[in-house]
Amino acid sequence: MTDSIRELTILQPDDWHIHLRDSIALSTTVPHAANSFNRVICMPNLVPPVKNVDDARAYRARIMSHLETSDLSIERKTAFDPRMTLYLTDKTTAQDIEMAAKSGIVQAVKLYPAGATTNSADGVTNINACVDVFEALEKYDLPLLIHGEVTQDHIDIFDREKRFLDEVLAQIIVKFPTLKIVVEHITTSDAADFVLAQGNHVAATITPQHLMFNRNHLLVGGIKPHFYCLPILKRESHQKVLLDVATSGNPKFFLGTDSAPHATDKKEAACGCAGCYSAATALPLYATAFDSVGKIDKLEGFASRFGAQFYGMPLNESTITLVNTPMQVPIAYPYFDGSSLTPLMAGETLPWSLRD
Ligand SMILES: NC(=O)N[C@@H](CC(=O)O)C(=O)O
Ligand SMILES: [Zn+2]
Ligand SMILES: [Zn+2]
Repeated sequence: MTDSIRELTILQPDDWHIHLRDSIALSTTVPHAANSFNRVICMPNLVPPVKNVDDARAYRARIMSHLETSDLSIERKTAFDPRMTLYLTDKTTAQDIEMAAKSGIVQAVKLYPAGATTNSADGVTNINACVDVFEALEKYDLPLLIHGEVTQDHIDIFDREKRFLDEVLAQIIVKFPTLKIVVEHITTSDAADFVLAQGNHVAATITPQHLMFNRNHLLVGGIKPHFYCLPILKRESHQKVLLDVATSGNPKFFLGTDSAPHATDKKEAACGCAGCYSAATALPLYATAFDSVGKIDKLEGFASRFGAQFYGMPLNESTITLVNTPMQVPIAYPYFDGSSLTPLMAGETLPWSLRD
């Protein structure tokens, strides 16, 4: 690729980690996601969570009804395919997993250590008690998606990911050697190394914010709540390694935006919510990150091939074109009940945009 290249056409991307939320929020999040992505893996941390096949089926129907009433083109409406996940709790049984695997609607199961992140209160309190569930996942070849952070009060927030990998995930992998695992939204060089050291059944998603920013962006010159997400942004050396692995062409690392909407007033607060909203601008964000290290040619693998390969799905056939024409990220989107939704990099200019 040279500087003269002004356009990049790639296979239509998929988002392997997104929060669309529920009810009226879907009228904002679904069109944003469906404008860029075909398959999206919908996180189950609703209140109450998506715990079984019936919940998943009903949630998917709500998403689809907001797709139908959106202004998207018929092509985008037809192509958008939300894939469901189940939220593991202390009560999930091997039978729930068997039903999920046979349902044809559940693509994966999500492990939130209780208390680790937004809406994780119903998550797993004792991972050692999940043996039957992990066995069933392995048996039915259903991937386990993990928010990989320990939650003990005394463990420093910047160490929580590494401690989880070393103390919890390493053991799960030894006990369940063929279980497909995605370490979601990795934030450290330790996580990148960990994933690289495992077999091909262990992969990771990486968000735009963890490729573009580090904790200085969050904390220097005043606290910036719209950079606050979990796992929290780490130091710059970690950011650099994440950018290295994302742009390396290694299929273990693929796109998962972790787009996680919270109304602006819930983030700009004394106790602000964790999550960055990127659904509408994810591809220009990733293109900017990849281009910053001269690796825009590696975007297609990361965004459109490796995730599908990991999940055993066909590649998309349609394409999308990015142009290096600057765009301004909106200051905010209207959200529900008169609230607003502030996206990642609100009001800033990105060098890449989507061609209409
Ligand atoms: N990433 C976040 O900071 N927040 C996510 C939850 C999650 O993915 O951990 C959310 O649902 O808001
Ligand atoms: Zn998470
Ligand atoms: Zn998430």
